[in-house]
Amino acid sequence: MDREANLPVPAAKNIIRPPVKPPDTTPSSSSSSSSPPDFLHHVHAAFKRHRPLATRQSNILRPRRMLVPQREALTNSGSSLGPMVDAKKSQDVISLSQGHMVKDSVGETKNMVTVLGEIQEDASITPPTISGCKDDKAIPLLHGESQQTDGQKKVQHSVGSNAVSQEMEWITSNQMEASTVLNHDSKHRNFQNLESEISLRSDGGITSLLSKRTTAVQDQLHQFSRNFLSQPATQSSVVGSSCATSTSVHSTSAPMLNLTTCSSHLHRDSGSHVAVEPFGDFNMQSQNINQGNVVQLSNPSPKDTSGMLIEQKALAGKASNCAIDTQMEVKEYDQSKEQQGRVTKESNIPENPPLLDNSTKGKGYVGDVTNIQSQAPLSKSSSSDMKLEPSKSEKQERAACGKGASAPRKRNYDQDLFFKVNGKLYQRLGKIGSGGSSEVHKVISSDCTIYALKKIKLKGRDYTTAFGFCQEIEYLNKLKGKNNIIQLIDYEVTDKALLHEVMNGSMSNKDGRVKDDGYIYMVLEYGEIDLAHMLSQKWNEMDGSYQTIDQNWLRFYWQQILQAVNTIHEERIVHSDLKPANFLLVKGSLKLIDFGIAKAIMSDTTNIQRDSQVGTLSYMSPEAFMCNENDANGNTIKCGRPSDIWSLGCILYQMVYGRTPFSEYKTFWAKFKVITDPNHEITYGPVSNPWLLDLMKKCLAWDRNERWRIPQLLQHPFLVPPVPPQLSSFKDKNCKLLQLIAETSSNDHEASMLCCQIQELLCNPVQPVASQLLTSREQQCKSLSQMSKLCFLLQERLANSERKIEDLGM
Ligand SMILES: Nc1ncnc2c1ncn2[C@@H]1O[C@H](COP(=O)(O)OP(=O)(O)OP(=O)(O)O)[C@@H](O)[C@H]1O
Repeated sequence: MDREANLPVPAAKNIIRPPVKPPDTTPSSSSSSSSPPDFLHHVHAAFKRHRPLATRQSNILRPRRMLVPQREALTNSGSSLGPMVDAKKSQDVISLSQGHMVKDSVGETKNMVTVLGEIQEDASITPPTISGCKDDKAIPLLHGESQQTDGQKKVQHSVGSNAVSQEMEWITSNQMEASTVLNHDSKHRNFQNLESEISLRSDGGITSLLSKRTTAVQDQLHQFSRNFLSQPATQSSVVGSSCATSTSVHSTSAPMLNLTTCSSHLHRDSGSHVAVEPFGDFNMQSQNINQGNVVQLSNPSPKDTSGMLIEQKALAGKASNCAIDTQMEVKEYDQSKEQQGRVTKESNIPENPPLLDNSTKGKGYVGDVTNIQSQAPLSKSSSSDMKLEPSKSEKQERAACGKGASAPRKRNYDQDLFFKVNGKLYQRLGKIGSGGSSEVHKVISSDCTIYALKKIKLKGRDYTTAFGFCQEIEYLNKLKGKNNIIQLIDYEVTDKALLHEVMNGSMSNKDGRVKDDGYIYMVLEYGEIDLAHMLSQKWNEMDGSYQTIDQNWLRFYWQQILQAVNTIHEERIVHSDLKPANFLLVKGSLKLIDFGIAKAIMSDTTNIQRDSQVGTLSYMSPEAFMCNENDANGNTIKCGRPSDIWSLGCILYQMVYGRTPFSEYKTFWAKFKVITDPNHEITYGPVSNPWLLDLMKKCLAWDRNERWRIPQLLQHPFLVPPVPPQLSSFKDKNCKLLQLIAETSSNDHEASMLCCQIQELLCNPVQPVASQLLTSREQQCKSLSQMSKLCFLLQERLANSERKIEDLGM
């Protein structure tokens, strides 16, 4: 990320969505003339991070299901993924080939992407029938009818079979889910079609409805679930000239929202999360796929769908905190069962679902992880059968994960598509950005939550820097639960020794460099847009007009900025790199990110010393430039909280004027010179509210001791306009006196005018002095002399009129 960039280039406003596939579309066979790179291009476009300007993105997933016939996806990629622009809904859209697997003929699908699915914008889900479905209108197992709105929406799901068709009402949260990620692996020249999951959320309301379900329906559901779990939720085919890889996403963990997950879940407020898993039998006939949108199982009988045991339980009543109604847990994988086309995993929902404590997390709880299995290379014949069989090594890895062993990682997932953090897989959705030291990616977890994953490469860095990176984890851990700080969900430092040192506050190898190929992974709450983009958007909106920034907008976000920084200052942390890009909007609130160069205030002194100059030039305080040097009195210049206040002043200035205070000074040295010059006067343009001007000055005082602290700033008249009751009654009395005088001299126009002017000065002292502040003594004296002049004039006027009356002998 360019640290100098103050106002980023506006992001594209359009959200690319997969198209709604009309039900009567007849896809053709799997062969296609469309070139994969074109298709990839569109798919990538669909996953690009949107930093919408006109719309807010959401990390919320909406129910969505797609089954795109291969050819259509290939030939009409533009329409399948590209042009579905929806500026109103700014959620991250992930198209989903929801777990439908088609037996691909390798010969036919070489180097081609198999994209399955139909897209239904209305989120209706049309899984294969559980039993006895004869026609191609497979009875929907779960049918959601919903036009997604921002809020929660009711979706009706009908659990269908010939015998029983019951409707369950689910409240979908404002989450959509579905993803198709296509990755072009240039090395293997393969294309992978990746599925995603569908998640429908339910809230407490579901419980009552669920309870109405008949046992028969539950059985049906069990069978469906078992069947789903016996197969990968999604399977992607990578068929290259030299090898074929089948990647499947077992979404077995998608429903794994247990209480702990929930309690640590950042979106717990959005309701419970019922993953509607893909269809039971992937053994679909491709012709069915090709002939319509409706997915139909070739063997839709319950027998075939029997298998893995999974239980859903309505838990809404119990899980009051997280309102998760349905949970599924997948336990062990049994290969022998799978070979029989049976259940390979057992899923049991205990009365009290298992809690994922930290230790479990650290050990990589297998069941909670989207299970990606790849087979490569595969022979042509074998690749036609996309069923996955866990390899020995996978089992070993699982065992290792289960034991928390620190055995070398065996990768059974595509690193281009997934990140693994503490055994949990996160599917890449796109790169958000790269900072000075890191890459940040948008990812989706197995429970269908969008996160940001920050990856920091340690190799080659000096230990001091690496130590600093690890400290960010420490700070974020310290700031857990603070709702104006971005939340750290999980992390992994592959260099355990380094982490250990950081956690123990020691560092033995200070001068060395990290040799090993180590990384830091941080799974973070996902921010939709940063303040820099918001400002850019705001200024674009006002483009050309002479409007000034809306002061209520300013107050709203300025207060949130102050509160966020106050939180860390209270924790004795100085951020040192405050800038608009480091405030992210999460569900309407600004949250602070990037503690990469933050420092803790160790002692009771309020300042900290830094090893090096830090910060982003345009927002750096004078003392940050001169850190560790000696001031005029010979004292070492230190950076503390006031340094952050200066940066806040620069942010406020930018919010008001659309540029930073020293933006006209382009080079480092020019900036350095002017910022470190105590006599340099910052220029402030006119503002309608003088308190705003005062506020900026309070933050941008050159002398750090003169800068206000956050508690004071939170009480500044700009945020809290002062109306002291005594003053108002005082004003009232004086105004009454003047009013009386004005009334008695109503025939004297000049006297009345003087009364008005005095009254104006008393009641509204700011306006008459033309937006100059009354805070300086000089200004106050001027105003008073103006007042006394007016009073004198009035007195004279009244005296004259008195004399005139006397002269007339009245
Ligand atoms: N939780 C998040 N959600 C969304 N975007 C994020 C998140 N964390 C970071 N980003 C984005 O990723 C980019 C880099 O992140 P970050 O600032 O943390 O990295 P960095 O290496 O510390 O960068 P720098 O030091 O240059 O500020 C930024 O554009 C930021 O907006």
